[in-house]
Amino acid sequence: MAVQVFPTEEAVADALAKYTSDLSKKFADRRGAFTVVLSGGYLINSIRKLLEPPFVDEVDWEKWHVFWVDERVVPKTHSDSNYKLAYDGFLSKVPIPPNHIYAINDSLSAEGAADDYEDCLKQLVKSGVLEVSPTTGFPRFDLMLLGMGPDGHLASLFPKHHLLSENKRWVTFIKDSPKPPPVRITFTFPVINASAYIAMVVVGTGEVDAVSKALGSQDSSSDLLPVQMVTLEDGEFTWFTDKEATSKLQH
Ligand SMILES: O=C1O[C@H](COP(=O)(O)O)[C@@H](O)[C@H](O)[C@H]1O
Repeated sequence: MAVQVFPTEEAVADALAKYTSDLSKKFADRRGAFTVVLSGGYLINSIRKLLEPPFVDEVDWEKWHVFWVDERVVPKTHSDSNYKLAYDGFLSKVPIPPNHIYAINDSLSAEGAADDYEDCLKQLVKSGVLEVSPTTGFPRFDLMLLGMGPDGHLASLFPKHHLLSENKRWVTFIKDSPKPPPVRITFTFPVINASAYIAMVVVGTGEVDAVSKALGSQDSSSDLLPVQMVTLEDGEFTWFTDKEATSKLQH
């Protein structure tokens, strides 16, 4: 695990744009596709520099395939929708082919939407867009761009929730999310852990306690925050943080 601490949020956004652009080139050159997973929340603001030169002109947007690590089971037009957040703030401003943007089917129940999203991933494995982990058989995304909540949750995997131990499904659902809205679908840990690269982006003062616990303490396994339960099989996990977010850490 690597931890990068930048002086400001602006510097985090600059570094994240370069990191994402470099990985986009690497995967587009290597296999003609770049599979990118987004979260909701502040993350979408953190990737804003990709919309500016030089990145907006250098990135081969046609090669991007975009997914969500979690989604709220609401219409795509709803203000709680992670798709809407990403579309309004980012996706509508870059030429990613619309059929490479894999949004939840918002006409289904939570159970149906999770099944449907998992089926969609399985089709993409068959067609070669999505790779799979040779050791576990779970889908292996090229890059996950993730945020963390103040309670240490990532995706819709919340502290002490039974979904933390889901180890068969690729995509599952939750109906009692402690953070509203309660009904969501989410990738499971085996999918997150199969990733090639994860950028965990945490800036500002909202998550200082969780950052301090995640990066500064040596908890027993029963006390781990969800973010501490990420154990990549064969990948790189990098924290992109600023001074504010790490202000409670002893250096
Ligand atoms: O509910 C969610 O929260 C997390 C963290 O969001 P933030 O607002 O604290 O940045 C987000 O990563 C997840 O996708 C979202 O559904």
